[in-house]
Amino acid sequence: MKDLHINPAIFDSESGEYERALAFVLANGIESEDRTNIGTISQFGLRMSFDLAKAFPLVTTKKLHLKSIIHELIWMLNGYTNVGYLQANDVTIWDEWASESGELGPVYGKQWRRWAGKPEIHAHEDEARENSKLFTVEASPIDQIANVIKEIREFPNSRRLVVSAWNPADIPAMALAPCHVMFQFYVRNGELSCQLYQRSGDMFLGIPFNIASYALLTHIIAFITGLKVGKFIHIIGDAHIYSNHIEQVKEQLTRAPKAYPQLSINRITRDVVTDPAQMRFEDFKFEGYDPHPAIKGEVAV
Ligand SMILES: Nc1nc(=O)c2c([nH]1)NC[C@@H]1CN(c3ccc(C(=O)N[C@@H](CCC(=O)O)C(=O)O)cc3)CN21
Ligand SMILES: O=c1ccn([C@H]2C[C@H](O)[C@@H](COP(=O)(O)O)O2)c(=O)[nH]1
Repeated sequence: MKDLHINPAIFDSESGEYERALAFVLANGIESEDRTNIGTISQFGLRMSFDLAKAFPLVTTKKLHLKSIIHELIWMLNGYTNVGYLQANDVTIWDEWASESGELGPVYGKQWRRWAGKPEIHAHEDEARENSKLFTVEASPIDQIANVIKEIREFPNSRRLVVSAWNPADIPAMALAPCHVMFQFYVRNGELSCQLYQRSGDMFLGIPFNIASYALLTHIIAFITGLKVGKFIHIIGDAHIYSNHIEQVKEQLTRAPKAYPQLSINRITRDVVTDPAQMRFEDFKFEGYDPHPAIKGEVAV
């Protein structure tokens, strides 16, 4: 691309990991048709790594709407799948996919907190004969978030600290198949790291949100389990830039990354919060976020 001017500071900036990935897709992306009919340029198999112990990876080359990111995460952690909570907090990022009643189907919140368990058949011998019902089928839901917290506490070296949103039986009922599909925690030296597998990533709009969201999730789980934060590693399958975001991306890449902000979680005592759903918007304090101005882009539906 002849007209490509990438700010050289991007290549050696500690806070330029996202911008390097963005520049890579811009320079090497393969033109592709896609489900939305917008068209993309795409690369497969991207990896970014962020050192959460140093700073909070909130992209600085355009201003991000932090409020949407924090509320979306609280919404998922509460197991919600209806945009009602988001709309009540002026967050509109899921509106395009919601039904008239605001439903999205069994998306992240449901899979994280209430994955449908394996049905168990119970025979009720005496009672059942009386009301002519011989069996009942019960499926207790699986709370993957509570389970992973318990596992981190009891077996921090476990290699099974995994949460999955990819539930093939439920995908047909979801408004959108999960994009951030599976994450795994890793504990060493009192530090909690997280690695995410994202099957599909909208590099301009979605990915800056996803990075911040998982960095925040790692902070929350570390806070609750009494650990420090380590790294966030982000793996993306189909990493794409939509054709109607190319100009915005070029503009963004002329900018020099600035230092990332710091996050502190304000709670008098950690013991108050035992479930991440109890975290409130006001608990998070970001200091030193001084981004370049926002850049608008249309979301592909
Ligand atoms: N094409 C596409 N890209 C996505 O990133 C995406 C989807 N679809 N569908 C589901 C969710 C919704 N997400 C979204 C949707 C919109 C914005 C967005 O418009 N962001 C603007 C404004 C943010 C705001 O109003 O809070 C931005 O400038 O970042 C971001 C993420 C992420 N996901
Ligand atoms: O958290 C999210 C959610 C969605 N996206 C993007 C990735 C794609 O551009 C679309 C989803 O379309 P599919 O055809 O289902 O892949 O949404 C994201 O980047 N982050």
